[in-house]
Amino acid sequence: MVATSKAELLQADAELFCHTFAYLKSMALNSAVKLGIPHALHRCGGAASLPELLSAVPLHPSKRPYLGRLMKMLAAAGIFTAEDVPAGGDGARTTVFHLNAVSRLLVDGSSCMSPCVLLGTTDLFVSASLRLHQWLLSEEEGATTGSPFMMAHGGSLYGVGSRDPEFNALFNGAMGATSEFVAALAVRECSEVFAGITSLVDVAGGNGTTARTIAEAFPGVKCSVLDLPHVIQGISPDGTVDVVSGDMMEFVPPADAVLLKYVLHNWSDQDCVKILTRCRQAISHVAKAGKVIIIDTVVGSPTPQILEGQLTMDLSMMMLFNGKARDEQNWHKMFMEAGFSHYKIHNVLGMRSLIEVHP
Ligand SMILES: C[S@@+](CC[C@H](N)C(=O)[O-])C[C@H]1O[C@@H](n2cnc3c(N)ncnc32)[C@H](O)[C@@H]1O
Ligand SMILES: COc1cc(-c2oc3cc(O)cc(O)c3c(=O)c2O)cc(OC)c1OC
Repeated sequence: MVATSKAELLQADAELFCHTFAYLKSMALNSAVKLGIPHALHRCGGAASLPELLSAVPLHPSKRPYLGRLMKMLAAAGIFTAEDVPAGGDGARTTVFHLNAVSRLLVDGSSCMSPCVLLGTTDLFVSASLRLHQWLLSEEEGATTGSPFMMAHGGSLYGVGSRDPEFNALFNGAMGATSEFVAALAVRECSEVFAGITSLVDVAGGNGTTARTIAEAFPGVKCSVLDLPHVIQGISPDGTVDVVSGDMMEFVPPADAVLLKYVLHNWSDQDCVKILTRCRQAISHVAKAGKVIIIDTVVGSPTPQILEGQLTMDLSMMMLFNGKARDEQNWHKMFMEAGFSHYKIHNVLGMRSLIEVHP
């Protein structure tokens, strides 16, 4: 047995304490977004002392003494940056809180990820995560026990979305927010992937944000979105993209290219092969010139932070859908089973990758 020094033991104790209460970090972030703290800092020019911040966020007067503690914890977690500065000439000091690279993502700009934070920390997801052990102990897999989410809520996430307009809006808004961020990156970093395409269908394309970004970046590409009726109903037509209401398991409209962004990680390997086969049929009229474009996780990135992000995505897919984030070997096997001949992975989107798949 390896001996643990006193210093290591105390370090481990502090680490375990932080892991145990890590959900408080998520909930403090949730509160900061709901209170509008990132936007308040932005309005103050990107940084504010506590008194300045207190005059910019709507706390109950009796709760003003608590804000500093929330901000210090979020700064320790790396979500804001705390700077200790002199306050007057008497040696007194005060803390100034700054937006940093992480919290700038929560402020409106070209994209704002605050809706993702609110979705990820919603009570429907948190209560589902508390069922993880129960799901792992259970043998049965059916309509109500297929994932921890199903166990907690008696139906699939998309079933709940079709019955609960508030959750539907939260989910589609958050997916739209990641789309603004990811689609803008994809068209910038992988523009060659879209060259020569005249039509593209975004399968399970949510509220159409990605398709609109592609249509605006490549006006020669006629873009359409396929999704379930309750999602398509929420799209206001603006003439940029066509919308199609339907079930991708049954039919995918023909196009030169089919996009599957953050779709396959919701599904089992068997369902993915079925979806990919439908997509291959949809591009078959252009023979070898057609392609399927996938934006999804390819687990196995070089940095520890990105790998942790990918593995967190994997666990969240297990919790929500009994889905998974796949490594290259998993992807390769599914592509071959769905009748494709080759593929190319572009690792230029951080936690995600863009994969071109060819018949
Ligand atoms: C994780 S979201 C991704 C949405 C979008 N591609 C994006 O990246 O923002 C998965 C989408 O699959 C859609 N979906 C689920 N089952 C579907 C089906 N059978 N046919 C079509 N769309 C489906 C959902 O409504 C949802 O919009
Ligand atoms: C919460 O459920 C999902 C979240 C995401 C998702 O969430 C993010 C949250 C962030 O704070 C920053 C991010 O960059 C992201 C994402 O990139 C991101 O994708 C995605 C999901 O499925 C695609 C979620 O599950 C439904």
